[in-house]
Amino acid sequence: MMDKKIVTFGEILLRLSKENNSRLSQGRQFNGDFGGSEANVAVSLSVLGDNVEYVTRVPDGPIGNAALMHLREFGLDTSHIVKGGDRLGTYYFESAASMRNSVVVYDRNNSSFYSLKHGDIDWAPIFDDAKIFHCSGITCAMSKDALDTTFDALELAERMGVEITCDINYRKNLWHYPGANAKATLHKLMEYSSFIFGDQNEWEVGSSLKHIPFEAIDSSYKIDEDAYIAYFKELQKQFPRCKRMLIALRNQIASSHHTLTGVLYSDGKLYKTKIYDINPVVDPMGCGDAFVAAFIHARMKWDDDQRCLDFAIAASAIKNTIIGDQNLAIEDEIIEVMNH
Ligand SMILES: O=C(O)C(=O)C[C@H](O)[C@H](O)CO
Repeated sequence: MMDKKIVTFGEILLRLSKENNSRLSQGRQFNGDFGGSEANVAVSLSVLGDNVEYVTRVPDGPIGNAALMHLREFGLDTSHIVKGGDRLGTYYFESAASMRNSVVVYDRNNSSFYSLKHGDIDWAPIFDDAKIFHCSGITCAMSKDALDTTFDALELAERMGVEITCDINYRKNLWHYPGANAKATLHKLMEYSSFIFGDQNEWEVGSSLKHIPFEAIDSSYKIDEDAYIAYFKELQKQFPRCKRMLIALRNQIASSHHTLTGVLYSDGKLYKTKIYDINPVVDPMGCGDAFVAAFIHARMKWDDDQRCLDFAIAASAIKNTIIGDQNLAIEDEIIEVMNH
């Protein structure tokens, strides 16, 4: 029998980028990859061997079918994906080089997901055999209907005993619909969740507590454990139902030289792991999603928070070496890096 499934919900995006650090204005050919945070988490979980269903809305036509074929290639259950609307959400990505930062240009107005209507998705059959529902702040930022659809799902998941995990995933360039309130919404999303993931800045947006700087220039850096314990104790007051709070810590020393680690707070205990010194970073897009997926996967396998954090950060570190938004690292490969 299949293991109980993990469900993720969000907008799958077509990512268009140029090759070899070329600017968006250079060359004639675009590379097309698929991204979208929740799709990235779903693909990564499936690569790790989990039973995953991905829910979204795509156009009814060749481009929507291409997205579905991509998801199915990775073994995802796509049976409740809704078809309709005009176009697939897209983003343009220019990678960072030397002193030049990366560029993300969203082109997702009037996408099929953008025009999803509250009520389009019937969550009850989706959650029937589900164990975990994973969602993210990006979905709540898209439209009022996407927000309402997410909160319908959260309420039902809670009633049906499906565990909720979330990635705060604050994207300042979204949140355009009338009445959009990122801070209040993200806080509410976090209140539902038993695992909360985010980077330092996202935790600050969701909690209004100033983040602790992470300034590692190599692996020898020591994080201030007392400061994190005090920080997490304050967070726990705001999110009393949360069982595991995770902060991904990244310092960009140069565009292709990053240090990366993460901290976890669970049952009043702080866990830390090694600091990866990644040079060169090939493609950092989606390394947060790799972290989320690997931690969820690990928690279902091992009742050992330290091992789960070690595994999740190793997975996220490997993602930095893989082109595209999705982590294609398998479990054995991650374990090898984590034990190195
Ligand atoms: O930024 C977004 O909305 C995306 O979902 C695109 C990327 O895949 C995502 O940011 C990676 O985490």
